[in-house]
Amino acid sequence: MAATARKDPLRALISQQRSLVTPRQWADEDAARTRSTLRLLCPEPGEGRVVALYAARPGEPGTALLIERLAREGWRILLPLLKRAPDWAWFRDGEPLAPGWAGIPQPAGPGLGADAIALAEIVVAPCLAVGLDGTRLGTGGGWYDRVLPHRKPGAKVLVLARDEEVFDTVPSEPHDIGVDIVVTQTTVRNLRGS
Ligand SMILES: Nc1nc2c(c(=O)[nH]1)N(C=O)[C@@H](CNc1ccc(C(=O)N[C@@H](CCC(=O)O)C(=O)O)cc1)CN2
Ligand SMILES: Nc1ncnc2c1ncn2[C@@H]1O[C@H](COP(=O)(O)OP(=O)(O)OP(=O)(O)O)[C@@H](O)[C@H]1O
Repeated sequence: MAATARKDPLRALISQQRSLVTPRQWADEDAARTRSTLRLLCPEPGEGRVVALYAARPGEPGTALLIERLAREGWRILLPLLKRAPDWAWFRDGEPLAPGWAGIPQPAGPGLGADAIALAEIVVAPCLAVGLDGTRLGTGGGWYDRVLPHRKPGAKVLVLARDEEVFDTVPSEPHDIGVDIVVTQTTVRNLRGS
């Protein structure tokens, strides 16, 4: 079966698994992933450094705590702005994110353009599943496939996932962009020799 046809059943399986995770379990796992990600990103002060994150909605590996802690460490945080074309806006501390399209929390803007991702030294992307060979299965809009080519040369792509969502490989197509680091609730893995 073609990779594109194999993606949807895996998306459905992971969504089903995620729907069974209790709020308590999400909170524990999110705290663990946040700790590991902060350890990776914050050996030095973050002042002025830029990270592109996603604003998680309920039922995805959470980022609220990570956003709060990185902002406190002085990082500047880019978040997706969901408009007709992919866009980014700065997270502004103290300014609440408002649920937008598909319930995804969004910053108020202004939009900085799709290529603002080039300001980031690391991109934390959402995924439904990830392969240890660097393959990534997203929600299916192709949003990150469109923006990741604009990232700074050498900028790492990190995904937050649940242990159950890590496989040897996941179905991928030529446009899919590889992952460098996988953070789950129990492990941090550097892939692709990075
Ligand atoms: N929190 C978060 N932000 C993100 C993503 C994401 O997966 N999660 N994206 C990752 O690329 C981009 C947005 N792409 C998305 C693509 C599809 C759906 C989605 O849930 N689609 C539903 C239909 C929703 C509706 O029409 O209201 C679906 O396919 O069932 C969500 C986000 C950028 N920001
Ligand atoms: N660079 C691109 N430009 C235009 N369309 C693209 C690009 N990359 C992917 N697409 C299209 O987007 C659709 C979804 O792709 P795919 O299934 O790989 O999404 P995904 O990686 O799971 O989602 P996301 O990147 O949003 O997390 C496909 O129809 C694909 O052809």
